[in-house]
Amino acid sequence: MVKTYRHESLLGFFKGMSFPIASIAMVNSVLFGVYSNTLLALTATSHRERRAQPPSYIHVFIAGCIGGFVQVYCLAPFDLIKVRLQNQTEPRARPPGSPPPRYRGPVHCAVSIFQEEGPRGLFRGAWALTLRDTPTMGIYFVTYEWLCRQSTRDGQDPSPARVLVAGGFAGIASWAVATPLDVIKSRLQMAGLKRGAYRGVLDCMVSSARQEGLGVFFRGLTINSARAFPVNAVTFLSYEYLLRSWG
Ligand SMILES: CN(C)C(=N)NCCC[C@H](N)C(=O)O
Repeated sequence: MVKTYRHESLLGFFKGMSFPIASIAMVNSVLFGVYSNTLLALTATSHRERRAQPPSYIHVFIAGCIGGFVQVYCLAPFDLIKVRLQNQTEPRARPPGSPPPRYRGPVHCAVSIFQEEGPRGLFRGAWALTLRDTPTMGIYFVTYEWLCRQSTRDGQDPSPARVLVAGGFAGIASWAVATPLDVIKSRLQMAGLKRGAYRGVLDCMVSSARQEGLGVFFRGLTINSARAFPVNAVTFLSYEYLLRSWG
């Protein structure tokens, strides 16, 4: 934090934010929409009846995995642009005559990737993202359901405070599982800039572990978990509230 502030001022913390904001609504509605509808298809119980007749954890897991798999293809280009912009450090005052930043903003970044790396370039790292998000989303929804059921009497809706706590811990559990593949995904996304850096997911895993040790797979876990609690608490509270008011 201190380094980012010194080097890039407060603005450094908000780098690459416009694209995640534009994409988060779409990505989350695909995720929660696919999850709810898959659960509906698997269990034939509507959301209203779901507390009285709770779905099995295996059904929750399968629906979460399918939701995670489908949302990857909406998330991939936005996530790539976020990673590229976040990794581009810009000093507070650029010395005169120094070259301009490679990407001038998210749209310029998207157009440059398209031109330099082709349309498939926009999906760089999508395979690692699929491996990261498919099982992770299953674990995410199972953790949430389990915590809600543990803390609420059978057949009753969890209170808003319980939804917040269960959502927050579901976020942390999912990041604990996802962080190793998150590290690999980000490295592959950046690797588009230096061609031929890695031959694929496995090669990236092996060479990262060889060069930096196994600790590399947990880089960013603390900060991701600190972020995940409030973000996912609010996400689940909104989801439950909207389903109850519209359902
Ligand atoms: C890759 N991971 C950890 C997950 N997909 N976890 C589920 C929570 C996602 C949520 N939008 C977040 O950003 O925390």
